[in-house]
Amino acid sequence: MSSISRQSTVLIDSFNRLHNYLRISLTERCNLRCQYCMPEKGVDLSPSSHLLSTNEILHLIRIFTTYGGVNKIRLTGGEPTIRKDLVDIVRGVRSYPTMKTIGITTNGVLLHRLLEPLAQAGLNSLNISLDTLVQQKFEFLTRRAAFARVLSNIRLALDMPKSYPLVKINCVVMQGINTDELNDFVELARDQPNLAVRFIEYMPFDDNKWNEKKYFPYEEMLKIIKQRYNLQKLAQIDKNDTTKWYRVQDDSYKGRIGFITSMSEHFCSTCNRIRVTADGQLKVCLFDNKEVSLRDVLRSGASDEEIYALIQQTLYKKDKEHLPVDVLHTQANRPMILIGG
Ligand SMILES: Nc1nc2c(ncn2[C@@H]2O[C@H](COP(=O)(O)OP(=O)(O)OP(=O)(O)O)[C@@H](O)[C@H]2O)c(=O)[nH]1
Ligand SMILES: C[S@@+](CC[C@H](N)C(=O)[O-])C[C@H]1O[C@@H](n2cnc3c(N)ncnc32)[C@H](O)[C@@H]1O
Ligand code: SF4
Ligand code: SF4
Repeated sequence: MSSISRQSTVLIDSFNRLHNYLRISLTERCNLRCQYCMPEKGVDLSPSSHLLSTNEILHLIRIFTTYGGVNKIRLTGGEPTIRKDLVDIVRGVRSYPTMKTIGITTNGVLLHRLLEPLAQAGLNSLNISLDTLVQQKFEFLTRRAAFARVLSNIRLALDMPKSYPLVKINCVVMQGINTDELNDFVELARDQPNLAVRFIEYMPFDDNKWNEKKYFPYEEMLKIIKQRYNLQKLAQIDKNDTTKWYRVQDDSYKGRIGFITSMSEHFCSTCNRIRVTADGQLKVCLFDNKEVSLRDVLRSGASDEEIYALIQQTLYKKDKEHLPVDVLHTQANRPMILIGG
């Protein structure tokens, strides 16, 4: 601990990884029920008094930003667009001159009402989750009927390239569910220079039906896609990117594709991410179930300096990397919906 200075204006862990990217979950609720994220019956929700208020969220953001040098914030959930103060929170984040990226990760269902106000408030990164291009499969996977709406909202977002220069589609790939659609997803970005499709390895969390038979690794995805397309691996643009990027070598292909290989080739050595859950728990790693309540210290009247010192101390205990997948799926963690991705 002695190596951490209370005055430090960057968040560094014991492996010298700089943490400038904060992911905040705004809600435990969602208007979909994705099988890989939550059980059908839903999850036990925290009482509303345990959830962070708008002011508390903005207060924590101020501490992370002004003391810790955070310059990228992603708002997630649950489904962040169901939170009524989403636009106000984005505007609050944008008020920091040092803030570079403000993003949301969303299922897209409510975006038609929000794309314009969010852009005006300063949102500049939009990731939309979509795991299938087949309506019935969407309804099976999400247990809700919203397929047409999500597709039309993706189109609306793509028509706003000035506000959203690169829309990313997040597609969780599961053996026997959507492995037959990989090339259809590649085609989705053919005419769209501002669209990137990212294929995500299925990760195990509590109550999410993960098993080895459904897990479909990156190399297997590549094999399928390479049967149809010539792919060129792109140099990493951002050293902390979670994604391995490729372009399709075909002059008519405008978009790009990527792979988030959390399980088969993790990217923990360049991790710059720290998380706060909707109930105010600091989570230094997606797969670490040890948590510290920032909500409780905030409500105890602690000073910003004290809260920042607690964040530094907790981050310093972050592990080097997550456990191997065969161990990970036996460990207790929150369901993904209560973490936020
Ligand atoms: N293992 C691991 N997976 C992550 C991490 N951050 C994001 N992911 C996963 O990557 C997928 C996409 O996450 P997003 O919410 O779109 O965030 P992102 O990949 O950081 O987005 P960009 O800022 O656009 O790069 C989700 O399945 C996340 O759970 C991480 O730190 N570790
Ligand atoms: C938990 S969701 C929250 C934000 C929003 N509701 C959405 O779906 O985009 C964040 C991201 O985590 C991804 N995700 C959820 N469960 C996952 C799992 N088991 N493995 C990999 N990614 C997962 C989702 O596909 C989504 O892209
Ligand atoms: S992945 Fe997103 S949309 Fe699907 S249930 Fe989880 S929080 Fe909701
Ligand atoms: S698993 Fe943990 S350490 Fe690895 S990249 Fe994700 S959050 Fe970072």
